[in-house]
Amino acid sequence: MKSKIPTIELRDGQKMPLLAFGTGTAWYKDDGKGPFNKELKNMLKHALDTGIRHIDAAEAYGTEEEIGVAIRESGVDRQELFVTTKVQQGISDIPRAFEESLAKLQLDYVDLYMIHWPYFAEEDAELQRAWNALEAIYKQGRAKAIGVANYLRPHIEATLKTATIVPMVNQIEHHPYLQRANDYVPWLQSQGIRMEAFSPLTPITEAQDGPLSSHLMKIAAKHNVSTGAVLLRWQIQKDIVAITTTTKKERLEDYMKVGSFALTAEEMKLITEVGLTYHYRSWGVKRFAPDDRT
Ligand SMILES: NC(=O)c1ccc[n+]([C@@H]2O[C@H](COP(=O)([O-])OP(=O)(O)OC[C@H]3O[C@@H](n4cnc5c(N)ncnc54)[C@H](O)[C@@H]3O)[C@@H](O)[C@H]2O)c1
Ligand SMILES: OCCc1c[nH]c2ccccc12
Repeated sequence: MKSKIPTIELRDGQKMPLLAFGTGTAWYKDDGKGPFNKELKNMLKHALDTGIRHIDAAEAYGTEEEIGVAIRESGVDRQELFVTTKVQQGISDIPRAFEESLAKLQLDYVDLYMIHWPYFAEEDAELQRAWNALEAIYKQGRAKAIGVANYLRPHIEATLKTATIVPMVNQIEHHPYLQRANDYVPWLQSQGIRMEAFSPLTPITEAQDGPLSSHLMKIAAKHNVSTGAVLLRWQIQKDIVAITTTTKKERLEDYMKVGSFALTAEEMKLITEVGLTYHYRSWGVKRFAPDDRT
């Protein structure tokens, strides 16, 4: 039986699946350009077959065309899908970048459109102008939700000064070894901004020598799942979307188990507390962030 992935509601009631298949790391093309990747298209079709309904894309990854073909060939109903893409290279002409993304995706709307990165802006007015362009797309109904990625609190606060719509989602690196500055996650929640976690598996990939390793193995053995599934489930139980990826079909089936087990309150607390004793960041914005944990 296929496991069902839980969803959370965005501010306007739209349902967002709490597990997403990413097409950045492991798949992106240099400069967002390169030949059609049949392996990615086949993997996406397999992911859709396995029950994945949330796909994370970006103009910068150069993977939108493969996603479009995979969706079409899969036969999955568009309404069942949650497709995200992001603007980066096209930031100075967002309406045009958006049209190009939609054309590559072969879609007439996306579920979530995001600004990929705030560091294009030299002054607040540039963040505000970009957000204003996303609001226009949302108001036309061509993006069902709009959000940001890699934004720190000051970027959001600058955006909010002129916004008529508060960003619905912020996609940031988040895992037990990067739980962000103390007040950041509660502040996002207080604004009604949903969180998406990228690089959720860092404690078993780049930071596998950290203090959680033995705990994760014990918890995984108890639930008869992998340590990766435990880390994804930890996010989901915090109402945070876990964006992961793989090039291996068998891993995907394992990730899908997040829909069929639950961590106990003690296990959640243990992962959180042991995680807080160690710090690791995969995607350095160190040169921009005053504190590496922000
Ligand atoms: N917005 C951003 O700036 C940003 C940045 C990074 C990633 N992302 C998005 O998030 C997605 C996922 O990012 P990620 O790849 O960092 O996430 P992740 O932490 O889930 O890592 C996934 C990688 O871990 C590997 N893996 C899984 N289980 C493993 C195991 N047991 N041992 C060793 N390796 C294992 C997988 O094969 C895969 O390559 C990207 O594809 C992209 O869509 C966004
Ligand atoms: O989303 C991951 C960070 C990122 C921003 N721009 C990119 C281009 C290619 C690969 C990753 C990225």
